[in-house]
Amino acid sequence: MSKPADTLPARLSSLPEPADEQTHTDAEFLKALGARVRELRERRGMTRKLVAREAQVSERHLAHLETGDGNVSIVLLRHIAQALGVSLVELLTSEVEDSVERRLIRRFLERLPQHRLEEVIFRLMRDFGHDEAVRRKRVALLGLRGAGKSTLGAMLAAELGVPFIELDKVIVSDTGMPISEIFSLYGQAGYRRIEKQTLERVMRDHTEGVISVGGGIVARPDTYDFLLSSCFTVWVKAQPEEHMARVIAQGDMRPMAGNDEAMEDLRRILEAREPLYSRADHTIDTSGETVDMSFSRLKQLVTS
Ligand SMILES: Nc1ncnc2c1ncn2[C@@H]1O[C@H](COP(=O)(O)OP(=O)(O)O)[C@@H](O)[C@H]1O
Ligand SMILES: O=C(O)C1=C[C@@H](OP(=O)(O)O)[C@@H](O)[C@H](O)C1
Ligand SMILES: [Mg+2]
Repeated sequence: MSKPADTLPARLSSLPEPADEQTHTDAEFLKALGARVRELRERRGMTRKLVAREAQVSERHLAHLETGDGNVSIVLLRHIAQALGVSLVELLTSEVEDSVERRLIRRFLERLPQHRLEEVIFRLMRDFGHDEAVRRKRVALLGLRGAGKSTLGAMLAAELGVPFIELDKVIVSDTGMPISEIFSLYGQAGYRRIEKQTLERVMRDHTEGVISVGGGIVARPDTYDFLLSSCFTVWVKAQPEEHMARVIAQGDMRPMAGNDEAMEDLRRILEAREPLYSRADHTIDTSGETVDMSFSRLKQLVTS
């Protein structure tokens, strides 16, 4: 049998009835939601009229929502979130629950134009995706054929006492096919797919090492971003004429030799890839240098 209210201790009798309490919290929630919608709208410099039009709600309805007087449907709320360029979750999460840092980061990102976001992702992945110390334990050499990746990479790995991994050799051994056959069977896209999977596995298996990757790895942004964020990367560079001379000197007469246009093609490829290769942590230009000279510079770069 329950006690009459007037016999309850004062502390308990002053508490609101559960139903009243619920109404109160609901009202608070709607008020906070309204304030958040308004704040986001104002931060974007959008008028109520504009948001209402884009979200396909009446201006009156939106005004009610903003003052905490309207209980909007979830579907309309989704439209409003879209008009404001945020997710439903973001709309529902009160910023008060966020740290100052998160709030600042979010505001900073909101102001950045869409085309800069890719660069932000890359930088975040590179600088924070892996512990910087861990990343520096894996050195990746990239650049066009004949740059000296295999030559310098083997020397560096021996010097550091870590494994030397040539990504194309791993692919050949995994597939049991020479590179040329993989290209002719699966095309460039197929090769790049295998290359991506192989790189991911190599990264899982090796926390340290020197890795030499094929010049064309930059063709797939996701693979390249992954490489940049997982390794300390060095672009091994040379003049187009030297690339050509070295490859021919190795006896490899494939695509470049015996063709008047080959030199021109090589220049074009190098030029087109320059902005991509430049994203590496460092560049060493080996033009006009002996192997030993380039190696001592590479060693200094990696060990300093
Ligand atoms: N400064 C230099 N640095 C690296 N390699 C050089 C240099 N000068 C000449 N070479 C020669 O160039 C060739 C580079 O070939 P390789 O290491 O197979 O390049 P990649 O693996 O980048 O295709 C080697 O034969 C090497 O001896
Ligand atoms: O551009 C590429 O992806 C490739 C370059 C070559 O490597 P090197 O640059 O070591 O010669 C070799 O791995 C393969 O033909 C794929
Ligand atoms: Mg090589």
